Order: sequence, then C-alpha cells, then structure tokens
Amino acid sequence: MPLSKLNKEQLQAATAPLGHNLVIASAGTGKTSTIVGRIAYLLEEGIKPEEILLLTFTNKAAAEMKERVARVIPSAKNIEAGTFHSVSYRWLKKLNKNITLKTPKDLKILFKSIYDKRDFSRLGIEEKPYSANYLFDLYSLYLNSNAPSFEEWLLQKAPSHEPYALIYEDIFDEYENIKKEHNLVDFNSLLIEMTNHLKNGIENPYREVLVDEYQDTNPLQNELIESVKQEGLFCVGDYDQSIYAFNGADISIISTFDKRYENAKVFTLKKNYRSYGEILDIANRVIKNNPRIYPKTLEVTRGYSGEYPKVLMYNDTFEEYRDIASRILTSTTKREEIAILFRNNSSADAIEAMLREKGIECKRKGGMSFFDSREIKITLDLLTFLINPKDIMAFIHIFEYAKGVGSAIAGEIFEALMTLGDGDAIKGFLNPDTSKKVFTKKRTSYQLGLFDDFVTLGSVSKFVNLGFDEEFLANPILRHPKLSIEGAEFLHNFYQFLKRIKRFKNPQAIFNELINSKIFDHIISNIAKERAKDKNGKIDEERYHEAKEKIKNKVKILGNLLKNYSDLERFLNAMVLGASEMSEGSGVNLLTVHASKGLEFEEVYIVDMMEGRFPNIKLSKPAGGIEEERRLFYVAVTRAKDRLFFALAKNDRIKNITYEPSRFLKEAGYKV
Ligand SMILES: Nc1ncnc2c1ncn2[C@@H]1O[C@H](COP(=O)(O)OP(=O)(O)OP(=O)(O)O)[C@@H](O)[C@H]1O
Repeated sequence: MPLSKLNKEQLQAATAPLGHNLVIASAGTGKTSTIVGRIAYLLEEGIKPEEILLLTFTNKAAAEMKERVARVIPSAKNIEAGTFHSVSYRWLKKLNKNITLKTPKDLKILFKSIYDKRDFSRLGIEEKPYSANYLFDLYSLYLNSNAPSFEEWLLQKAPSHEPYALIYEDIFDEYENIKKEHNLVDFNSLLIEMTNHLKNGIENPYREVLVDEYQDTNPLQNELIESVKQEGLFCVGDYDQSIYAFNGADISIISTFDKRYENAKVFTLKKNYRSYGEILDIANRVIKNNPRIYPKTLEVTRGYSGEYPKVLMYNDTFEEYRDIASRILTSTTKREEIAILFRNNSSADAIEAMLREKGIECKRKGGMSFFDSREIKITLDLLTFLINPKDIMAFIHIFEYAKGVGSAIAGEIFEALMTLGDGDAIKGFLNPDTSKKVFTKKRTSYQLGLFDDFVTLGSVSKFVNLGFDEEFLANPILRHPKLSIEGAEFLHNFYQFLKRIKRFKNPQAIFNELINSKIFDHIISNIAKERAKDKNGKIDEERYHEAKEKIKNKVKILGNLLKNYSDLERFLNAMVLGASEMSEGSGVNLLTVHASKGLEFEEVYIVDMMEGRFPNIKLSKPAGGIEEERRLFYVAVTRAKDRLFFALAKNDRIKNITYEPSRFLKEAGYKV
C-alpha cells in the first residue's frame, strides 16, 4: 500500500486535511513516495480521481506516479496529470479542437517567411535592417517589456532603425494574423490562454491540485495554479534545488507560501534514503552558505561508507575527460548507473568523444541530438502536414528540400493551395477549385517594403515534358512566376505522395507509406549528401550510403515510438511536448546538472569544478547569481547514491585559459 510504506514525516504530510499544504523536502527524502501516498489518501477519503490534478516537471514523472498509485487503486489512472503545458493543452483541446502547438523554432520559420516577402534594399537606406532571426527575438523581448508601442520601444533602443519601424510592425501584424487564423499556439500562450479561461469562470472539477518541484514554478504557472480555485493545494519542493531562474522560475513563490495562504501548513522531510553520509555532508556544508528559507536538514539513514568523495585534479581538460573515461572503463558499476554531470553544455561533446574512443556507450538527455536532427524534424513535419493541411510552417519546412523554393515562395504557394482547396492545402493539391484566382497582385506599399511581384503569371510550358500527371499539370500553383523546374518536380512528388496516402488512416500504415515514398527518399538523400561532403564540396559515395543508412535507422526509432499510439495527432503533440524528456541510446549518462534533476545514480562524476565553469556566474548572472550556482552544485552532489568524484583541470588547451579550483570545493572543506 502506498501509505504503509511511508515513514512518519512522509505520512503526516500525505494525510494532511485538505487545505494549503507545503512539503519542504530535502534531496532524496522521498518526494515521489509522498505524492503517491497523498493521491492514495485522497482516493481513500472518497475524492474522485477526476477531482485530482497533478502537475509535474516532466510527463514521465506524472505517468510514473499515476502508475504507482494505480497498482493499488486502479481508478487512479483517471486523474489528470502532466506538465503545466500538457495539461493546459488537453484542457484547451477540449474547449477548442483546432489548436496546433508550435515550438518557438517553428514559429521563427513562419516569421521568416513573412519577413522575406519584404524588400528592404529598395528603400535605399544605409543602415542595414535586422535579420529575421534577430527581429523575431526582439519582438519577443518587446512583448515581455510591457511597452505601449513597438515603435516607441525601438526608438529608445535603436533610433537608427526608425525608417524600418513601420515595416517591422507590419511584419508583426501579419505574423499575429496568421497565427490566429491557423490557431497556432506556442508554449507560453498555452498557459496564458488557460489561465484566462479559468479566471473568466470556466468550470473545473478539481478539489485538490498537487504540484511537484514547486521551487521551479514561474509566475505564469503560479497564476494558473491560483486560478483553479481548489479546496486543496498540495505543493512539494526543495528551495535548495531551485535551478531554473534563467527560465523565469521564481524562488519567492515557494518562500512566501505560508504568507500568501492563510492557515498554510508547512511539513518537512528530512530523512535521506539515497546517499551515504559522506556525500550528504558535502551537500550540507556547501548549501548552508545560502540563505535558509524554511528550516530543514538532511538526515543520513544509509550510514557512512567509509569512502570520502575524491577530488581528481588534472593539467588540462583533455586529460581530465580521458582519465574519467579510463576510470569508467574499469569500474564495476553498471554503465546505466554511472552519470557524468557538467554545468556547461559545451563540455559534453569532448566528453562524449573520449568515451566513444574507449568504446563506452553513452546517452545524452535533452533531445538535442535526436529531435533537433533534420531527419526527425522533417518526418514530424510531413506527418504534421498530413493531419493538419492548414499548417503553413510544416509546409515551409518540407519545401526547404525543394531546390529553388525559398521560404517566401513556399509561403505563397501554400496560400495559393489554401485558396484552391477552400482552406485545405491538401485539397488544393488533389482537387483544386481552378475557378479561383491565385498569385494575383497583392498589397503593394513602398513604405512597407512590399512590391508588386505577381503582375504576370508564369507559364507551365516548361513543365510539360517532365512526365507529370495530367491532372497535376492543370493545377494553378504551377503558374507561380518564380517556380523552378526542380521546385515543380518536388511539388509533383509531393502531389503523388498525397494522392497515395489518402487511402490510409492507421498511423503505422501512414508512417510506412511515408518512409517508402519517393519524396521521403529525395529528402533523406539530400540530407545524406550534405553529411557526406568532403572539404571541397565533393560527395564521398561511401560516406553518403553510411549517412543514409544512419538516417533510416534514426527514423525507425520514431516509428517504434509511434507504435504506442493509435492516433497520429496525439503522437505528434506528445513529441512536441515531450521532446526535452527523451534520451537516446544506452550506457553512461551524460547530463547537464539541470537535466539531472530528480534522478539518482550509484556513481557520479561532476566535471570541470573550476571557477568560471562551475560556478559559471556569467550564465547565471541575469537571474539567480552565485546562490543559484550553489543550488546547482547541491543538486549535482545529491544525485549520487554510493560514489562521488569531483574532477577539475588547471588549463583548457583549446581555449587557452588557466583555471582556479571551484570555490564550492573549498566550501566543501577540500584543501585545493
Ligand atoms: N519511506 C521510505 N523508506 C525507504 N526508502 C524510501 C522511502 N521514501 C523514499 N525512499 C527512497 O529514497 C530514494 C529517493 O526518493 P525520491 O526519488 O522520491 O526522492 P526526492 O525527494 O524526489 O529526491 P530529489 O529531490 O533529490 O530528486 C528513492 O530511491 C526512494 O525509493
């Protein structure tokens, strides 16, 4: 039974009456077990599963907790659980079926396609305009600044850009309109929209909201929690593990809990079940240099191992990483139970290379390698377009692989397809309404950088001998004045693919059709060629075939994930929401300290323990400063169960930097 396994302090918290309860839990003291126990308690008390909302930092954590309760109380699988984003997404989906979730990267592509329609050069102004990327970031900064108008805000920041202000604003307007028209939603607006609905009195069934990792809540999330207006709020967190200030997490949310809620109860969990005493002593000694918000300590339950965590010192970082790899090679600990933790992402590649050199398998969390790879992105885009033929970004992404079709032309072809298909771009391909006019002269405005491009339509005569289907040859999209032969061929391949796929409904069947299609082969050949180019730009045949094989294997991983889903849309959204939780491969864990949150390993190496690297004040200065760095150190140390090593180097040969040992080692009592 979940409750019978709890110790006294955990049980007290888990069985607290409905109200405002905060559980301050030190590292490794069983937060998960306490939440699991709490859910079991609520269900036993007669609260219905639908009346419980569990908010966690990752969807994986939510699923695990639900599963643990469900083993004893099967109805627990009906409680609503997940990250703030996925829960809001599901709510909004229930209210409005047409939401398409987009990552900031995707939205940047859309933004660029709008930007590229403007011709700044014809204005003849000496000052260069901002790039699309820069302008996108600037726009987001402006939105967060609460300034009344963009023009005023820009004039203060960069007066020399005044002549472009109108054009920039026009780009923003068009961008916002398209987002609205296609129901595109980014991560932040998910939370904002949901909070607004809740504030406007939309009904919600929740009697208790449970929040895990409460120390990393940001003001937007907090507003959402407060808008649910529940009887019970059960928050679990550790202020010493608040490490997401750079992402907007606000430690004062946890520290003012007992002041914001009348009759709030604060419980503390002290007994650490994870680590040996020597490891906890180091964590305690360092963290006590930070302000203590609520009283708390870490009590050792596993006793002392008799082995004090070692400091490994090297001349340079190469030597450091190589020696760690050698140690791991001879370690008897299971590879999955070993973690190398680093403060700076930039350390990861060199460490990975050293491990691979010694034939040690390793995996990196955070999705950088898997979900950011071009082959995975394009596969997801192709599937996205199939289920949402209104998705302009997926379309533009796909056409990045068509020679001679830039994002502006792709955007225009997409608009034409939407017109021809009455708001459905696939219909625009397969059954166009040819009575509709496309590529007609649009807005022309010298001041806004828009010039009349579509005065004359292109002729299709250059495409007649390419073996296109008759039906397709009659499609007005081929009359785009700037469409190249390669571009038209790509469109034709795409058309044929859409025609074929029309018959399939089953996600697995669609996926198989996709990866065996001509268009897909064209795309992955393209990617493989890029990867097989030598220094002179020539393609190495052997490397090309190898690269293509690797791409196919990677895409197969995605196919395996898809097997768990009977609905393609759910699968795609899970991929957007959960990308950062995925890790690829097996073996030794290579993790940033941030990504190691909540995990535990038998053997841990914390590398680059040098001033400037860890702590890295430059990284944390805008938000959390040295206290945040110290919390990161605390998180890193408390991941270790049995053995812990600190590694540091005196020099970085490549960057030509000399380092001093980290102040945290000194605070821990080491004479370095
Ligand atoms: N009452 C208990 N008796 C024995 N072991 C326990 C008990 N509660 C938790 N544990 C064990 O302690 C370890 C740490 O638990 P958990 O991962 O929930 O800690 P946590 O508080 O979330 O840690 P952190 O904040 O550092 O990630 C786990 O291995 C868990 O199985």
